[in-house]
Amino acid sequence: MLPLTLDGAIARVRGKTLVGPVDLQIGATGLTIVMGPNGSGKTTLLRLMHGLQRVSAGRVDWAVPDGVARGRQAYVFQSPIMMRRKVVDNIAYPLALHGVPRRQARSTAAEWAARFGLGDALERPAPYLSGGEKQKLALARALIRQPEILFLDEPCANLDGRAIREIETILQQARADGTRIVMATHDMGQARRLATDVVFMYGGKVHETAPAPAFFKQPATAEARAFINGDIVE
Ligand SMILES: Nc1ncnc2c1ncn2[C@@H]1O[C@H](COP(=O)(O)OP(=O)(O)OP(=O)(O)O)[C@@H](O)[C@H]1O
Repeated sequence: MLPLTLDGAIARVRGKTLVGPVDLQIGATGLTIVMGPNGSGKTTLLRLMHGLQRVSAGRVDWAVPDGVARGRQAYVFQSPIMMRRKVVDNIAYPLALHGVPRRQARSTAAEWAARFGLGDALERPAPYLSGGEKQKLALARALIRQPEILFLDEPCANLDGRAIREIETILQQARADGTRIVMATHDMGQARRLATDVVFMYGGKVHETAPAPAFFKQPATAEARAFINGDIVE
């Protein structure tokens, strides 16, 4: 289904342009980190790519028909949405939705939970999990159908170091298993650890794109340089 191609893509809400026009291609492999100051449009860009935000002008095209692409991608929100049910049922939900019989869905969900360190929490009500556990649940639920591409919006915001490390390990493993990852993060250290390439957003536009080593070593724009240095970028 890749590359994903954005061609003059604009997201407008009530006449106000939030993002765009954006020309961008997400190639078949790698882990793309979307960075940029608050309000620069990272979330809106991810939502545009995943189809949660309507394209007001221009195009967002997969290499396969939209209907096919829709079933092969997943999205993890900053604050994951939990159903008021057991952990195992939350993780099994995408399988149940696609017609997998309940017993089989629950047994596959239990395997994924164990892999993500939630093996002891299967029968607990999901809303009572810690922040890190909730995010791992969200990742298991997103990955259980082995999507070709996974979008994540600040999945480690407000988590402690241990949870961040666990989640980064899960993401590296997903990538090794063939899932393309596109993720927004504020965490510069995390971006350096994970990114193969960077999309730097500024003022609702893609201001700079580069392979990660080049971006961190020698950003092309003053805004990206300031951002990397930890200066305030307005
Ligand atoms: N539904 C909406 N209606 C109006 N304005 C919106 C809407 N969603 C986002 N915005 C505005 O669009 C701009 C881009 O927001 P977006 O959330 O995409 O940025 P961001 O880079 O993800 O920010 P943050 O890092 O703070 O999450 C912001 O100015 C925001 O206030």
